[in-house]
Amino acid sequence: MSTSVQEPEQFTFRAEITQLLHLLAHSLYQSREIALRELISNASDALDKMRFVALTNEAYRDAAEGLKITLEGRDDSRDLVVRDNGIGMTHDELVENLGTIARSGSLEFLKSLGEARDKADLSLIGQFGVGFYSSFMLADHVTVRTRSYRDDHGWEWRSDGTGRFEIRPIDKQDRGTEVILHLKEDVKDLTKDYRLKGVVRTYSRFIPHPITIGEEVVNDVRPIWVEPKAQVTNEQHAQFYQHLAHRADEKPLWHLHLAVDSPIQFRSVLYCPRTNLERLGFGRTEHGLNLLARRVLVQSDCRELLPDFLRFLYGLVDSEDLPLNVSRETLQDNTVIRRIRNALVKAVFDRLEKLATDDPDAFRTFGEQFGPILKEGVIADVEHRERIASLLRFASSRDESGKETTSLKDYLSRMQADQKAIYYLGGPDLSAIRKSPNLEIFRRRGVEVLFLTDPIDEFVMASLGRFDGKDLKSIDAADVDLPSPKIETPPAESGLAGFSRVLELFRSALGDRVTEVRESKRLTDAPCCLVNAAGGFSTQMQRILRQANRDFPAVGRILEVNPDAPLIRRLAELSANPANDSFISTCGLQLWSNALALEGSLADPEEMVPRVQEFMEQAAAARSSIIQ
Ligand SMILES: Nc1ncnc2c1ncn2[C@@H]1O[C@H](COP(=O)(O)OP(=O)(O)OP(=O)(O)O)[C@@H](O)[C@H]1O
Repeated sequence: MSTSVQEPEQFTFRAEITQLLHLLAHSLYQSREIALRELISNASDALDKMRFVALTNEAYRDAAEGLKITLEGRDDSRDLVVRDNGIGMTHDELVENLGTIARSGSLEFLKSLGEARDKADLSLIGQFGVGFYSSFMLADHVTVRTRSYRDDHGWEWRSDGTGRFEIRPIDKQDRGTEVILHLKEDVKDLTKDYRLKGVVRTYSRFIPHPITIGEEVVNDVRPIWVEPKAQVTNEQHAQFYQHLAHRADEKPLWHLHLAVDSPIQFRSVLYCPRTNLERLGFGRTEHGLNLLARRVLVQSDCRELLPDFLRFLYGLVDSEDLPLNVSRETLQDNTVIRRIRNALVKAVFDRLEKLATDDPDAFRTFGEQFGPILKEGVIADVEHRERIASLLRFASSRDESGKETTSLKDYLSRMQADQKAIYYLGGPDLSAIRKSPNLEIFRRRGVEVLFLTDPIDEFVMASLGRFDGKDLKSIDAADVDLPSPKIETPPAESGLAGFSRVLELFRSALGDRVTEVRESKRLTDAPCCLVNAAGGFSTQMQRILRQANRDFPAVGRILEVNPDAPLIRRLAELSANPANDSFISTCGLQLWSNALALEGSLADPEEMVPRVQEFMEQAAAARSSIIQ
């Protein structure tokens, strides 16, 4: 059948794709040849899919042989061809895949580039499922000639990347796809074999199918995960990681190479990136691991292989114990997958614990980047909660500058013999936490308190509840169980004449602003502090909940008053004369405002301004006798 005489059909790209193409076409990004990596990677995927069809469908059995990618530069026409004999595309697949299907990825990519688009790092493009379009960084127009393994003729797609593309039927003898880039003048040397070899060596060395240039196979087809661990160099791992993660020039932060024989046989390589894209506002990481059965890719982006809190890892799993025809549905309750997943999780935990001791700098970077995802894990993943928690690091009163952090295990090892709980205090930042009067008694008695500055930490502690058999307790809780004193403090002079009168006056002045006013057993210097009812939310948790929902109801607090503080002693003396009642009551109100201000939760500061003014006037009046 001769099909080439037909009029081509005209199509318009989706709006976000047109936008993306415009950006790519004008990009001055230095490593524009990464576009070739994307095309080679697409060709490799098409070969994987073909091999899978061949191995699972008798009718296509022969197609498993001779799968390859060919790169061909044509000097005279300035064309560069990336050819594969993979699965190919039908008419509808071509229209959808290369132009009309919605790609949330391209929008996300554009958003992630923000304002500074001209100087943007475009090397991340592959992660957004918009790899093919990067061709327009190199080419002023692109032709795709393809024939699906299910069709008896082919289709040609053409575009100059300015908003429209056209498709027409063509005669094409062989199965597969040919992407022809008509190169821009300034990259025309990419038609040269030596340049192409350089690109393959840099970006596509680990493609598991032969890549030929002329007669020569230029890549390293032998899969590294089946090699003995000791024989694979860090450099090889770095290159394989770059291939999997589409991250040019980046070395993984750490890697894991596993060979497991029982109860399930599998091999795996896992890589941890150096940066967490989720923290940069790129949306939730959705990639998974590649799942292979006897070296054949059965599923890319398989999310069942790792729990959610390890979703940032790249890698693959290759097992002899899996059938080729394992489908997405059966993966979910597949025992083999479950066992592999358990083994992977355990190996990752072991690896991270080793990293913490062997390479503290790398472990710190890991915590900074992926700590937030692990913390989500403590909250959501009951099964792994405690083991994840043991990887977290917190600032603590042991080094109040916050430079040296501690794990929960190390905290436990330093705990005093009779200490009942692991203590923590949350706050907006370290300096606010350090000022809290609640810390006084802990400092004085040498009991370590964890300082939590990340809002999610409060949820982490609440979800965890206990660690290694010890309760986790916020020290601003009314019922916090203080360890017995190391240094004998003089018995509180609770019997102090007038102290109970002061409490009484405070109580009536504060009304329902607090649920209780009582003597404090925890304060040594400050006159008072606020604590939370037993079993209630910590102060920091209340602040977070209020930020999330302004209607969050006010929680009753308890004002604790220190009978030993000089100011309180003086007020107790003054209380002997009822003429001082009003002054003492105003002091009560002001002390309450001060306590709120110290913890950063004073809702209406204007309420206390007239009071402070009045105090200043009284103080000024009292000084009038010393004018001379
Ligand atoms: N050589 C090819 N053979 C068959 N199908 C292809 C080929 N190249 C692209 N496609 C199809 O076009 C789709 C879009 O390709 P594109 O590179 O834009 O994104 P992707 O491959 O899905 O994502 P990523 O680039 O992140 O891997 C592919 O998913 C695939 O279905």
